[in-house]
Amino acid sequence: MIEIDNVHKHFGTLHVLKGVSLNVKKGEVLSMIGGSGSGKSTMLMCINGLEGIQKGSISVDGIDVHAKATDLNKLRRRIGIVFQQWNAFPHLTVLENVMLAPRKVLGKSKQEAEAIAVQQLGHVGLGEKLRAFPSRLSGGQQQRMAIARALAMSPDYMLFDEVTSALDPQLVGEVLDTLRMLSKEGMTMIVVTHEMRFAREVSDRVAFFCQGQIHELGTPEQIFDSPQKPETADFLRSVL
Ligand SMILES: Nc1ncnc2c1ncn2[C@@H]1O[C@H](COP(=O)(O)OP(=O)(O)OP(=O)(O)O)[C@@H](O)[C@H]1O
Repeated sequence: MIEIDNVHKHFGTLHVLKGVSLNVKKGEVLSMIGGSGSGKSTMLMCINGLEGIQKGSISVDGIDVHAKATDLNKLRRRIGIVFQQWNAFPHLTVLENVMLAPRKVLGKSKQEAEAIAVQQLGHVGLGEKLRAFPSRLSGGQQQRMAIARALAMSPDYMLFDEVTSALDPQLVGEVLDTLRMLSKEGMTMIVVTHEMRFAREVSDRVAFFCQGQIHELGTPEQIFDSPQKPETADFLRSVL
């Protein structure tokens, strides 16, 4: 379980997260939606300790992410993160790129790392592209490679930060289908997204961020069909 309790985050004088509290249970898919600059991506960075916080706490399965004693590298192995874009190593094949993390971070043998990478690339539908170089992949395939790379660490949690935002519209579907598949398999996921249809169809709960706070949190039906706050309704009117 991910437990976020009254988190405040500042960038210098900019108060970006203003008391965010949220629990995400094992197997749950939570989408974070909201306007640009509302703090969604920053929240994700704080969850896996890429960013520090100034107040409050975040724990993952009881481990305090920001405690001095916490081994962040160890914790991060359990929390996969996929960004809008991932710059793969251009001189390595798709297979070699995905093998890197299990080989270097988990210390697997070459054979083991290759077996993991082959399995995860097959999982995301890239079984035919093992020997290709990243530059020969479409944007959607590159994102699926990034997902395979994260999955190769056998994470317990996956965080997705606008993974379809840089894609041409015709490539968005294949990446969202991969996320759908993971959710059906029971992966615990937090998904920052501008894809409202995805948020509605796949999420167990949706958190609407507004000015650094969770303004409204509920099931997709509650958020999309009967938002309780005018800010939520205004935002949804502007994007739907
Ligand atoms: N490393 C940083 N240093 C300074 N300010 C930052 C940094 N990262 C984010 N910010 C600021 O924090 C605020 C929240 O940004 P964040 O990226 O979390 O918003 P967001 O809700 O994810 O927006 P978007 O949907 O546009 O990605 C913005 O004002 C942004 O400029």
